[in-house]
Amino acid sequence: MNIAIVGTGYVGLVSGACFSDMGISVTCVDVDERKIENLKNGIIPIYEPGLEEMVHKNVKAGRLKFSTNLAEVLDDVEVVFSAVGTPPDEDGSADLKYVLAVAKNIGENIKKYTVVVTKSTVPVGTAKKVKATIQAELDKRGEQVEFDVASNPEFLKEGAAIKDFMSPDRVVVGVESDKARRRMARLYKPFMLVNDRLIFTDIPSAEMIKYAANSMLATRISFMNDIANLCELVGADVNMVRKGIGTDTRIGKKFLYAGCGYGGSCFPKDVKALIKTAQKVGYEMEVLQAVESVNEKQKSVLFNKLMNRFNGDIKGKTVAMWGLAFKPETDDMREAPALVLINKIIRAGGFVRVYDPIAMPECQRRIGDKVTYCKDMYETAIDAEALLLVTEWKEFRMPSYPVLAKAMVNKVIIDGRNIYDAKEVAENGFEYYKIG
Ligand SMILES: NC(=O)c1ccc[n+]([C@@H]2O[C@H](COP(=O)([O-])OP(=O)(O)OC[C@H]3O[C@@H](n4cnc5c(N)ncnc54)[C@H](O)[C@@H]3O)[C@@H](O)[C@H]2O)c1
Ligand SMILES: O=c1ccn([C@@H]2O[C@H](COP(=O)(O)OP(=O)(O)O[C@H]3O[C@H](CO)[C@@H](O)[C@H](O)[C@H]3O)[C@@H](O)[C@H]2O)c(=O)[nH]1
Repeated sequence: MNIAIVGTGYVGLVSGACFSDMGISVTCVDVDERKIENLKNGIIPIYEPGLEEMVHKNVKAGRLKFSTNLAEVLDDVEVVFSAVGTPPDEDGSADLKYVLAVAKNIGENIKKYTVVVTKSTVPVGTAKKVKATIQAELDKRGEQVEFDVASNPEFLKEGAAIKDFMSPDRVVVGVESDKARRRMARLYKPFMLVNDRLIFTDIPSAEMIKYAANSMLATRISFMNDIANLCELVGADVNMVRKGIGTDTRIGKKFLYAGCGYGGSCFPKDVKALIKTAQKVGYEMEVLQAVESVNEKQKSVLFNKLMNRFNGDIKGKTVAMWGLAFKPETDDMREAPALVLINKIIRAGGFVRVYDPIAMPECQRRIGDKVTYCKDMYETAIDAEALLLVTEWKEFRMPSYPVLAKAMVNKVIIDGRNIYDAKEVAENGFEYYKIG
């Protein structure tokens, strides 16, 4: 089968690599000419474990191609995925301008039956708008071409994107015709050989499933952050509480980690967008409003702990920071808690020395030289009065305490992801503060 994927962001590129790895012929299309030129030259714009190798392998095999011209590609494909960005509008709603621009382009150019699938995260009702946009262009052309729209939200996590795509918990496809359903079932067949996890729904339900899933996960995190903050006040330990509740199979162990707030390109934006969707139809998502406000507060928790430790004054003090990306195994800093923290420390008169294995160039692109970028984790500790752990990269898990102790002015560790053993840190002569 031949398919096109429009948008070569995280989702477009990972989908393109994985579909082509399953023997499907894929053309990835983007309006960004430099990105496409780079991809043609083997340069991958994002860091994602395993992605570069997979792209190179499938390009070499002739199954994965790149183009800036969707019109040229359309004649040869049976399915077109739209995986362009859906950033938040000023009011938090999803901005559909890229999705509808793709629909317009398709309407201007399709000549034969095609299934047009939205993979981007879009509010309920978007497929209808996509359909109307394509139809309006066909009407302008005065031509009749049969097409179907479908919704196939993507559930991959950054840092584990290839594994998530290749062995998904489920694939959700919203369709409104049998013909589209059969075509999508054929496309996903190679992924379903071991376990059939293809769920067909109507289109509005598929669109809602994506927001409901992300909102549920964000809710678990904010709930645990709330519990963590309460644990501190009443003398309980959130790590023990997590284990105690996570072993209840009705609750489950995943996504119960308290920390310094959720970030990334999805949870913050999708929670906001679902709240907006509800408001537009006169409904208040009260739980999600609380989820969002707990998360906003949580992004300041490390800063508050730092200020408390230094009696409200960090003027002129140097702080070491480990981790910048919103989570490990990615260079993505969209909505990263580290950005909030850096700004607060600088505003309070402190200096920040940072290290992240991958995300430092991205951080520099965003905030320039407001902080000192260090060549390794120990260099950040030089003259530091406190060390803040913000992103739980594996290489931070077993630090050499003697090396840290020698470099730091004060032996203070504030752990935003609860990765250290309090006893071990104390035995090494450090003061230790964690979340909850
Ligand atoms: N990042 C993730 O982990 C993830 C996971 C699941 C779902 N999603 C959703 O998938 C969608 C895409 O996310 P992303 O992070 O990959 O996006 P992104 O913003 O990183 O990339 C979008 C790409 O689309 C391109 N584009 C914009 N308009 C175009 C057009 N008219 N024609 C061709 N290309 C165009 C841009 O140049 C860009 O390269 C969003 O709706 C997001 O919410 C993201
Ligand atoms: O127990 C946890 C789990 C995660 N996080 C934080 O939550 C954020 C998001 O993490 P994660 O979900 O692993 O990363 P994303 O790549 O943003 O993936 C989410 O968003 C994607 C885009 O919609 C979806 O496809 C995925 O299913 C969904 O997990 C990060 O800041 C994590 O540090 C916690 O604080 N505690």
